[in-house]
Amino acid sequence: MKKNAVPNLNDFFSGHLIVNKARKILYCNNYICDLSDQSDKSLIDNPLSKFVTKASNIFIDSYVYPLLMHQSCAQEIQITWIGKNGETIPVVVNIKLGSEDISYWSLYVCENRDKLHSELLKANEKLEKQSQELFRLATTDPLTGLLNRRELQVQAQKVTHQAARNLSTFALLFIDIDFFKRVNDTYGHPAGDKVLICLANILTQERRVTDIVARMGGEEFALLLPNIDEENAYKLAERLRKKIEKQTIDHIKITVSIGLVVTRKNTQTNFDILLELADQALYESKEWGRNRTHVAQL
Ligand SMILES: Nc1nc2c(ncn2[C@@H]2O[C@H](COP(=O)(O)OP(=O)(O)OP(=O)(O)O)[C@@H](O)[C@H]2O)c(=O)[nH]1
Repeated sequence: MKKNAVPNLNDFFSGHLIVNKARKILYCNNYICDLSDQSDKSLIDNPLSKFVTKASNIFIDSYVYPLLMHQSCAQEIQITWIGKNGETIPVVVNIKLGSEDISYWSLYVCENRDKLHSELLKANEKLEKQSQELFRLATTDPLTGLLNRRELQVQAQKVTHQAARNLSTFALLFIDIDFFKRVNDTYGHPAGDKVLICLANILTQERRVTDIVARMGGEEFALLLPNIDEENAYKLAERLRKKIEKQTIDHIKITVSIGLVVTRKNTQTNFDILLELADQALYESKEWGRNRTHVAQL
């Protein structure tokens, strides 16, 4: 460009506007004319409000102008321009306030940026859903929807730390259906599955919100009960056992054997040891005739 040559704003690949104090357009370049599909004569002397949407006008009144008055400029503001046949076009504007409240606007269409933005948001939502689904698959049992053995161990770490902090005790119950093989053999595997699902529902309904229910595998379930002593844990185990005994699931009656272990105050016990003790107590219940609760001694 020659020295002292005056740049032509029509050569710019962005829109330029000059707006007066009354918010009328004093000048606009070709980019703005093309965007509005109007000649500069139809734009000049007209209020800016005619060329942006109602929502953008509210935004300009309530946010953009107060900002301009406060700091003499407004940057990277998105508003919606009204284009050909009333189509709405998202644009980003940068505005500078000059003397006598004349403002200088430069703007560009950000449709592609908007599209990219919404595509990124969609991709992000999809990834979040996928990761939630992966987490669900990794932590729950597909048949009953209960937590699986691995997740019970993760939750047990939290319960153990809480108990140590609050100087409280917690209980672990192992619940195993008696002679479940017979159920499968007599009524078929799908009926057996239904029994497992119903038992999972009973355990979920009966628990307190802080209690954790898990399926350990096969016909074995576990309940982790924070903040409970041996007497109350035993009462709860027996209440559950009797409730299950009374239920009929599609003409099928079942009983369960329960192994119970309760931690001691001020003594932190490794969760693997509790699992072993609950398992041994369950074995004792089976040995002593099933349909009973046996408490392990820690
Ligand atoms: N329907 C169904 N059956 C299962 C599932 N997982 C394990 N089983 C069955 O559970 C039964 C467990 O049998 P056993 O370990 O012999 O125990 P039991 O018959 O309950 O006898 P005790 O526990 O000694 O009272 C087997 O027949 C397994 O096939 C499952 O997801 N669905």
